[in-house]
Amino acid sequence: MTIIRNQDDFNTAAAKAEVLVESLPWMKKFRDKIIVIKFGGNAMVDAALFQAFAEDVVYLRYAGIKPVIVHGGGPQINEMLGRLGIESEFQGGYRVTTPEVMNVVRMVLTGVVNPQLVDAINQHAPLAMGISGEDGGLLQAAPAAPVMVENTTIDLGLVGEITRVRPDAVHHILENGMIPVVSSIAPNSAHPGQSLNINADTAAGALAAALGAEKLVMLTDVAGLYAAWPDPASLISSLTLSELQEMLPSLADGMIPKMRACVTALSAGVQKASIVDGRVPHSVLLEILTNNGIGTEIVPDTAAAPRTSSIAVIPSP
Ligand SMILES: Nc1ncnc2c1ncn2[C@@H]1O[C@H](COP(=O)(O)OP(=O)(O)O)[C@@H](O)[C@H]1O
Ligand SMILES: CC(=O)N[C@@H](CCC(=O)OP(=O)(O)O)C(=O)O
Repeated sequence: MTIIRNQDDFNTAAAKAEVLVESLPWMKKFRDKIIVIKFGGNAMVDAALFQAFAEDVVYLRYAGIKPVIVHGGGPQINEMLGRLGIESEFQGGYRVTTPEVMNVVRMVLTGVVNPQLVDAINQHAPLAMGISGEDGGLLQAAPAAPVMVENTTIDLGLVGEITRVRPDAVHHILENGMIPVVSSIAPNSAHPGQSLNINADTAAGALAAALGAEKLVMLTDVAGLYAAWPDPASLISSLTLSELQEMLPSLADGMIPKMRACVTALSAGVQKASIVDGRVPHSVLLEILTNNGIGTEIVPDTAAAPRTSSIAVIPSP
């Protein structure tokens, strides 16, 4: 049987080929490079977006890139706390974490969200390996400093700031051709047996810095960083590390840990951080493998900016 194709079929085929060819230089640029991707926002609670994210990650891996996933889970933690009748609040972008809340955060991030994401990726190929910041000494933390909100000092309880990263476990997973999927819990180095709640953006920034990642991509539930949030006309497409550092004191809510994480990563030499709209299906592929990318990009001030980091990277024992 012979099927005669019409002009529309040829036009569609040409458009598809154009997209594939557009990805070529980006595949070359990022081949064998580590890209840390923070999975969060709407993409975590919408089943179709969740699946699309898993497809993107597998695609990147087959394109020869080394994705490292750090996931959030704020909405899932909220839901579980609600079901258990436990109150919790956010201050300055961080969840005030009592010991009771900490148990739920750890249970939900490491016990529920992490295996769900591993499973979504592994439905395509058995590539994902779940790991907590507590595994293999990956993360170490100290209690975070109190935050100032409207001139009031607020103690965050069991929230941690990362003090040290031992990236061996992640490197081992990558060396085996697999995809590390990291949950953001860390042991308190000053208090053995106690775990700390690390904002997932903070964990992603510290990991990108310690791994010497080429790029940090942060999915969220807005189109990017707005200069005058929530004015839609103030969406920023590109800004430098210094410009971001100047903006930091004016930021609010969840953008505070996100942008601090970008500063951590870029200060340590990561060449680009991108904030992308996780409501857009396949936003990760669009950001990494197309010419224009999407969302807000943060770039170093100059190509030769000095590298600084307050987080120690621990070599193999
Ligand atoms: N300048 C800003 N630009 C964009 N979003 C902002 C800004 N300031 C505050 N926000 C808020 O930050 C939120 C993103 O942070 P968060 O909810 O923690 O995201 P995620 O769950 O993706 O980690 C946005 O939904 C928005 O409400
Ligand atoms: C200290 C702190 O705020 N921890 C976060 C950890 C999860 C997270 O960061 O999730 P998202 O990325 O989905 O917001 C929390 O308890 O919600």
